[in-house]
Amino acid sequence: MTVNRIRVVVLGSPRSGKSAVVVRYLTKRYIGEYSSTGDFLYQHRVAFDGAVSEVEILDTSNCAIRGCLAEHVRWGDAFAVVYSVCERRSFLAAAELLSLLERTRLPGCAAVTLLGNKRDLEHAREVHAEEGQELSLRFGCQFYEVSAAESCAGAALAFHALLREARALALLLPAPRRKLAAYSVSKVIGTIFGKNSKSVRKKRPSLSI
Ligand SMILES: Nc1nc2c(ncn2[C@@H]2O[C@H](COP(=O)(O)OP(=O)(O)OP(=O)(O)O)[C@@H](O)[C@H]2O)c(=O)[nH]1
Repeated sequence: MTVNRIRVVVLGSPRSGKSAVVVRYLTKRYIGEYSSTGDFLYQHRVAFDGAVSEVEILDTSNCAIRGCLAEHVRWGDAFAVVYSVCERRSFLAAAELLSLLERTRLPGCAAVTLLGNKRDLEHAREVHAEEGQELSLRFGCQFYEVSAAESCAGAALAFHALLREARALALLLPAPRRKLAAYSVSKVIGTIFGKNSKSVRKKRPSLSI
């Protein structure tokens, strides 16, 4: 069975729910508060369409401020750009990120999804679903509204679709990946769940779509 590797970078404004969405997808759990101290790299193995992919998901934190955005963009094969439907500023930031991806990656060479998170907070909504849809059409990317707090279905659907597109692109465009000379991210999934969560830290999540 073929095994390939897909690198996913999760970008978005602080507090938009990047970690919550990623953790929901990987563990089906929602724990409410997540560490914001740095980037987290998760690894898991996923089987779909008769092949297995080694997926690395980089949950970024404050990368615009830390100046590592360009590195992240070079590193990834696929991108999830997250905003909060309750915060227009995060939507505008998502539009900027999509524009950056378009400028720095060859069009059509990376799988991209736009995620409007916190859809459970309808009373506080500042961004309509139609606006997310329009933005995604403008940049030719996928779009989902999700709620990491409410269910795992949206996050799972969105990530599965992103991985499918990334795998399809890898088959179509087997261009050599540009490696980063000195790229370091910490594999610290354990710190999110605390010292007793060895099952998450030691066992790499694996699922079949
Ligand atoms: N109501 C609601 N709250 C959410 C949802 N997703 C995340 N949150 C909350 O929003 C806050 C920020 O979530 P994080 O996942 O830490 O956001 P982040 O984008 O990773 O934040 P940084 O690491 O600071 O960039 C936390 O208090 C979460 O509990 C959601 O879908 N609904």
